[in-house]
Amino acid sequence: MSSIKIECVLRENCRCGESPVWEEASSSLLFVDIPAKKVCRWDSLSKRVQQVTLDAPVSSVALRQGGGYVATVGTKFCALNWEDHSAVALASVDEDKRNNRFNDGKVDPAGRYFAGTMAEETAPAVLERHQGSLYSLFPDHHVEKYFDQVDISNGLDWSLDHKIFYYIDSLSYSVDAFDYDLHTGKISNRRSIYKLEKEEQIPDGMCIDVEGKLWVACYNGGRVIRLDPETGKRLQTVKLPVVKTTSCCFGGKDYSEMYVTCARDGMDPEGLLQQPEAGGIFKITGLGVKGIPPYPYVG
Ligand SMILES: O=C(O)[C@H](O)[C@@H](O)[C@H](O)[C@H](O)CO
Ligand SMILES: [Zn+2]
Repeated sequence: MSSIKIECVLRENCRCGESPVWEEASSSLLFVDIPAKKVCRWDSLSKRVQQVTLDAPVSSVALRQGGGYVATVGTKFCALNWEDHSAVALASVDEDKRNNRFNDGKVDPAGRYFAGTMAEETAPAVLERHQGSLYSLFPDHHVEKYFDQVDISNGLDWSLDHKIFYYIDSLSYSVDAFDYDLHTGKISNRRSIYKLEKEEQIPDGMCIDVEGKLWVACYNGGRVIRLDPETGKRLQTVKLPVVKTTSCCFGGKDYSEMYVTCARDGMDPEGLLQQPEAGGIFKITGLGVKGIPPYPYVG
């Protein structure tokens, strides 16, 4: 058995850290702090953090082919220039829903940027329900809408053969799967592959490993869980010293490390005293399984 080690590598005090993405070219971890409107880049070699502050909540970030990044900012898909800190809108969604914002997003294996929306929360997981939708930004910058009636659009990833799309609407307490057509970007045949147990709390961000198993960060559950999407069984639980774990990705050498983001918002003063690393970036080593590189947006 491998021995698992969990370490807070960056005490960033994120209000809501999210969307960890490994950038191999710079040995860095990108992530966002949604309500702080920040995109951060932590250099794992120098241990330094750079950040870009935007004018609206930024809920996800992704690599862009040819350099720079893309991010979901407010209800816009944006191109992000790290050098001059500018964000240029590529497309806008939910223009009739003034209280909405994007939430989690990720690029598919063909280079489309998928992201879903939600109503703004009045407190964590407290919001007007059924206001969100799932979208994707194609390489030519047109947007397709998949479905609406979403509560909190969250974790997403694709199977290793690109034939299944995995998706989490947090308040359904379910991890769902769809058949995926990589060629057209169409999804069909929604089904649940795992229902969270009570102590696992709220499913949030998610990533896949090289064995095709899913890792789901459990908000308020202080853990990541590893699921077998074929059997619907939970294979492993890894507990963290913070309760509001929001998302996870693989990174580091050969994608052998897992990085986990978490939140401080919604914690009371006592909780913050007990969990001073809340809002930091955690690194898990010794899992014995690797991840895959993130796909870049090709537009
Ligand atoms: O990070 C997200 O996905 C949401 O924006 C957060 O607000 C929380 O995770 C959510 O409250 C828990 O369901
Ligand atoms: Zn999330």
